[in-house]
Amino acid sequence: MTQNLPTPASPLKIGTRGSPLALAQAYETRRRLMAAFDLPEQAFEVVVITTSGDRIQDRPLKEVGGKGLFTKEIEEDMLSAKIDIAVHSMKDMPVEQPEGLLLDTYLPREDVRDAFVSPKLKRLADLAEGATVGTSSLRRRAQLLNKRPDLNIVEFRGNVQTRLKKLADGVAEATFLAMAGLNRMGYDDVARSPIEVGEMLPAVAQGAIGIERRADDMRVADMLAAIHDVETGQRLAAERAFLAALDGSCQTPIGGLAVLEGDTIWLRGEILRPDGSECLTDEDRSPIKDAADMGRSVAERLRARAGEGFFDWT
Ligand SMILES: NCc1[nH]cc(CCC(=O)O)c1CC(=O)O
Repeated sequence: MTQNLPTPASPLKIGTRGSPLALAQAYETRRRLMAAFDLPEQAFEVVVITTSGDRIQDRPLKEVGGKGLFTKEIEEDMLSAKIDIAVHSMKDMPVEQPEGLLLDTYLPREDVRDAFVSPKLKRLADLAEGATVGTSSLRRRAQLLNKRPDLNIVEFRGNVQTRLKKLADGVAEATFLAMAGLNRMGYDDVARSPIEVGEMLPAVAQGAIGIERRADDMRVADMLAAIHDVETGQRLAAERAFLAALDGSCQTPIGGLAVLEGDTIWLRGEILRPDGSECLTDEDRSPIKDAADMGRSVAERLRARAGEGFFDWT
């Protein structure tokens, strides 16, 4: 094992997108590997990969369509061994990976909550009737319209920096961002207030970083085992099984959050009509080992209540 560790002459190649958040997550992964194996920074090489999702900036992603817009190029480079591991935000990852790749290493989860971000206002309730809010997330959009049908919601694409710039330019009065991303980038001075999960259920896997690898790379498997967070894995097992049983993409307004309570795991799932006119929730609790089965049954119950066409645009 020890003689197989990466060295400055033969570094472990970490693939990532180039956004500031993606880079912060790649550096966090590197930092944890350095600490676990007492390695110098030079034993790692961070390789920035531009994906089609990064390239297409002028259209809403739901119009572009296609699978794995932000992952295809990264996964191809891993399969051809240009990189050894890839670091991802788990909430952006499809529930299934291409043949030959595994995504089963997770770092300890950050704050799962969404934040209300506004230069002037403190809370959601401070938004005046008909106020303009920016978001590109179908889930946040539907959740907001469900509570506040009066709000004017405008498309807010791009990375966190782009969205904060639009906000500063007055394109909208407020936006919503994951606390995890703000924390990981050290954006402590951005005016934001966390929204409790009972008020806005986060996306499945929000706040979790996942590390992907080639299934046959045993050297990397051994290394990643040292930094894997078991509890995050158990929570994501429930949440991602729930998502997979409903819809593996991120094209539907779905929220889901699992929490460990002693030796049991609790899950709440939520689905919304895209226009926010209806929101259905369900929850359950099970032994931790049955997390995925529970996720699937919560999804099945919601699907039965929703009926045909629930996710269609009206
Ligand atoms: N879809 C973009 C995305 N993917 C992951 C995060 C934040 C970090 C996380 O939730 O793990 C963000 C930005 C945001 O929602 O504010």
